[in-house]
Amino acid sequence: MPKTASPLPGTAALVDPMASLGSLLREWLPRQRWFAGKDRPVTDLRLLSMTELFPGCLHLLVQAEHSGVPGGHGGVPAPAGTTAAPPADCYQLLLGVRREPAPRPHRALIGRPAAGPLAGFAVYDALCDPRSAQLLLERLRHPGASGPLRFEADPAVPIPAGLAPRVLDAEQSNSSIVYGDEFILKVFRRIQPGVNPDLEVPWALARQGCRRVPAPVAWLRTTRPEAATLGVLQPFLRDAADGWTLALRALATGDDFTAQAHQLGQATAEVHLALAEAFPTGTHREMARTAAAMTERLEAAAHNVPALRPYTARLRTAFAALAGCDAGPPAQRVHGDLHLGQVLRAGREWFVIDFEGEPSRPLAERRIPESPVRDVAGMLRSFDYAARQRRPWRPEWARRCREAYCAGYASRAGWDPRKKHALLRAYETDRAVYEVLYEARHRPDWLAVPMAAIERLAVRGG
Ligand SMILES: Nc1ncnc2c1ncn2[C@@H]1O[C@H](COP(=O)(O)OP(=O)(O)O)[C@@H](O)[C@H]1O
Ligand SMILES: O=P(O)(O)O[C@H]1O[C@H](CO)[C@@H](O[C@H]2O[C@H](CO)[C@@H](O)[C@H](O)[C@H]2O)[C@H](O)[C@H]1O
Repeated sequence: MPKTASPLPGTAALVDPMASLGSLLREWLPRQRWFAGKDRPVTDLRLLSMTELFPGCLHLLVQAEHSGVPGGHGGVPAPAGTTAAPPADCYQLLLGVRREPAPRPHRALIGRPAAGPLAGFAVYDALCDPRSAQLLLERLRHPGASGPLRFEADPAVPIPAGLAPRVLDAEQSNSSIVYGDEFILKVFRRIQPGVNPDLEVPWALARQGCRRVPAPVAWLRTTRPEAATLGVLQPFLRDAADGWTLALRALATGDDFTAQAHQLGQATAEVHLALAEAFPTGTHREMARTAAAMTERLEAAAHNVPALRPYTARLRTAFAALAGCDAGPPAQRVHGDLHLGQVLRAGREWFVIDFEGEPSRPLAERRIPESPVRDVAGMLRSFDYAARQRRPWRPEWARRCREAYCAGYASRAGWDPRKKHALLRAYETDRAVYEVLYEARHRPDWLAVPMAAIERLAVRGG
């Protein structure tokens, strides 16, 4: 193992690292995009586990506690029939610790503790540091254990040594590092117990022969304090552009996007067919439970975002209609957070990534079979989002893309989402409610985008 530039206190000396790091991290964590508890001050950070990954790099799982408010779900109560919320949110941190020089890029610096065993050291986000990122890949190339951490890999896929790392600086729910344009490592930030769907689903789909989803190549997990997935390495799709970028480009140039939208509908249906093969499908009983969960989500969101309140009574009717309507295709495993940013176009093909589902939902809930209409609705909402990025907004552009997407979907799935009006309305409403909460919490400047949909869905019903 390479040596660091300056001597560090070994982990044995870090009997109470939070004495050094507690106040720094309490300031730094809420500023990170992936931090889920932005609307609730962090009152305490509890160390759940600490492992020295290599000299100068500490792996931490910390629990963020918020005064008086139960944690988990980003403040949204768990819907009926799902696993109860964990007591607080757990985050994964990889911290670099060195005396001098300060790390580059400078934005990686978290601070210099004033007291405790790390007083005077520079503490930084190790994922932004190329050297630490390289060492992390080395650990994945050589499966094994470090304390409670397990590094595992698909033996069939060789990972070359020495791939140069580059951190993605996209606004993300997690943190990703690209290695030599060959692989991409997603390091989950908010950790929930169990196998992360972003490992579970692509792995199962790869076994199914589905080529629309990059297959996991290596992964990192922990065994303590509870078993959980911490990161996944997968092939990097070179020269790929995400659907959001492509849609905005088409809107700016006035190019037609319906052919791409049609193919995207086909790709979505292909992934759904593979998911229905790879995972158990459900009965319509789950649909009734879904309707109840949607109503609860609406109420929780309205509690948090006052702008929703004038619409709640009318929005509820969309969910009530779901319970009695034609349930449509069987409930099945779905993507759960499908939007234009989750699809990549490489060559002339669409690929689907990020099967984590909506980050604020508990993992157990994200695994429950649901109508595939959930994903269709997510993508339809995304065309609306894109069309609203320009002024004057382009409802006709969104309408044509939505039509083309549904037609493409129908051509592969064998059923047409446009003919499931009540289902589509309920799922679009649920998605817009989620987006209102998401934007209020993460990007208040964007709140008007889903609020416009809320108004449309409440007043015109679709
Ligand atoms: N296999 C891949 N090939 C190329 N780029 C990828 C790949 N997976 C992810 N990306 C890029 O990384 C970004 C973030 O990935 P994503 O899985 O959506 O992370 P998050 O959950 O943090 O939002 C994507 O928008 C995409 O630009
Ligand atoms: O970070 P994730 O990609 O897992 O998803 C979260 O962030 C998305 C924004 O980056 C958010 O998507 C919303 O904004 C998109 C435009 O930026 C738009 O295309 C989507 O339709 C809209 O839902 C997503 O909801 C959230 O889970």
